[in-house]
Amino acid sequence: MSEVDLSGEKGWQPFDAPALVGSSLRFVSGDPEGDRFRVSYYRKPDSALVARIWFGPETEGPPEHAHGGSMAAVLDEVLGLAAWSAGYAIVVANLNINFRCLLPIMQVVQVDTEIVSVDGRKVLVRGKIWDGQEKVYTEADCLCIEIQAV
Ligand SMILES: CCCCC/C=C\C/C=C\C/C=C\C/C=C\CCCC(=O)SCCNC(=O)CCNC(=O)[C@H](O)C(C)(C)COP(=O)(O)OP(=O)(O)OC[C@H]1O[C@@H](n2cnc3c(N)ncnc32)[C@H](O)[C@@H]1OP(=O)(O)O
Repeated sequence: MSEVDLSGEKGWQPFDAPALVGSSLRFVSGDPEGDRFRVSYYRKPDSALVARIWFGPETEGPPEHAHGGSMAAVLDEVLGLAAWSAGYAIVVANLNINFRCLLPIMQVVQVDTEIVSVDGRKVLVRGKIWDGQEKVYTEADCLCIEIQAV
């Protein structure tokens, strides 16, 4: 597979978000040279977690477009890690996704995240997969619940 450019914007800091959880977290980010997903994580100047993600040929659902489950997996990981990056040790309890447009595979897209609220153990994270310009493919609200350290 040809080189994939996952570089970030000026002012973004590369950030190894999966390392917050540990080596178990491989489903989305565990095969950086593979044909499924390739991911790079960054923190924006306001510290929000952002990811650049390439959906490879193995994520195909509709011809030449990403399987909805592959987008759900990406949102589960990135929005969950947004909470971890903000200091909350969580699991995802509810992930509510709206698929807005078919997402072409074999291109790099962006996942933006925002911590919307924290209420006791409940951390609500909102995010979207988009082209980084204007086109939104998928939006999601992710309810995370803080767990005890294991
Ligand atoms: C540097 C060292 C790091 C070491 C790390 C070590 C370990 C890491 C461990 C785990 C890492 C996990 C994930 C990593 C992060 C991202 C990766 C991707 C994310 C995932 O892939 S992660 C897998 C999928 N995930 C699950 O497999 C969850 C299965 N599930 C459960 O494990 C329980 O279900 C749990 C814990 C969620 C809650 O159980 P619980 O008994 O602790 O708490 P309880 O039920 O009392 O809920 C408390 C309050 O949340 C409200 N609430 C709960 N669930 C709700 C729902 N669905 N909708 C609306 N409200 C809900 C209640 O209504 C109540 O609200 P209120 O307080 O207001 O009454």
